[in-house]
Amino acid sequence: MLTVDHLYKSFHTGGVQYDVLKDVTFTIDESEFVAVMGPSGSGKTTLLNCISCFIPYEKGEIRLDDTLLANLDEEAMAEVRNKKLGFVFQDFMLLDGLTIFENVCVPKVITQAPYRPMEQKVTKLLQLFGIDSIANKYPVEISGGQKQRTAVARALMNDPLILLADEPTGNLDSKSRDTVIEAFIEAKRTLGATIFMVTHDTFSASYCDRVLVMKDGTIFTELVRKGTRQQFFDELLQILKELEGNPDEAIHV
Ligand SMILES: Nc1ncnc2c1ncn2[C@@H]1O[C@H](COP(=O)(O)OP(=O)(O)OP(=O)(O)O)[C@@H](O)[C@H]1O
Repeated sequence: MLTVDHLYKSFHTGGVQYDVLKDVTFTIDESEFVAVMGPSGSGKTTLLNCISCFIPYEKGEIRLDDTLLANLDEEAMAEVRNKKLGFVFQDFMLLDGLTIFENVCVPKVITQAPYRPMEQKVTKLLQLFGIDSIANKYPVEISGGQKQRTAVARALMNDPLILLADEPTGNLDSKSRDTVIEAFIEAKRTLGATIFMVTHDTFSASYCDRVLVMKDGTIFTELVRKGTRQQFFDELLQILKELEGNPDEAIHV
């Protein structure tokens, strides 16, 4: 599904080169829910931005099914972003002037899809995530958790190959966070969605199938969930504690 192979990325600031991703290699299978964790500055967002085609990289390959995500012209890149990738951001990125229903329609409207199937699809997604009752409300009238579930529904409108989420629970209280994680789990279970999530939140990550832990631009280790969620949570806490030295910075329960 997603293959990242020997990826290198550096930034140049004031004539100095900073190597931010150093030989990052991993794969994600279809219908896997995978998180990336690690200390601040370890390269998580840079990695996500490379996969999202938002920034170029020097060396390595990123492949989504059969598509090599490099050297794409603008049109091909827009096509990949709109049809093969779904995005969920920390700050929701909903359009304030549109209703919840209309916001979820946006990716399909861009492709000039016919109205009737689009309406059916939005209705199905809103029901799946328990937000059908707020379909006619505007973003300003709903909670953070409802906003983020709207964003998840919007990201799934074009049946993307993978859903990329950057700190999706970062701006939410614990109750709202739980509803968003439930939405991801429901998307995986019901729609077979593949989800790749950058997070600082150990609790959210403990619901994943697998967690990649980054350190200094490399994949430091990879943890697979084998036992209960609580056991996985404890395991993640332990590794982050070892990695960061200060667990309080890494843990947001
Ligand atoms: N556009 C840029 N120009 C220069 N340096 C950058 C740029 N973007 C990121 N960096 C640097 O790359 C490193 C990795 O940043 P990145 O945002 O990927 O880390 P992160 O693990 O996501 O951190 P956080 O958890 O704080 O969001 C940091 O040292 C950062 O300062």
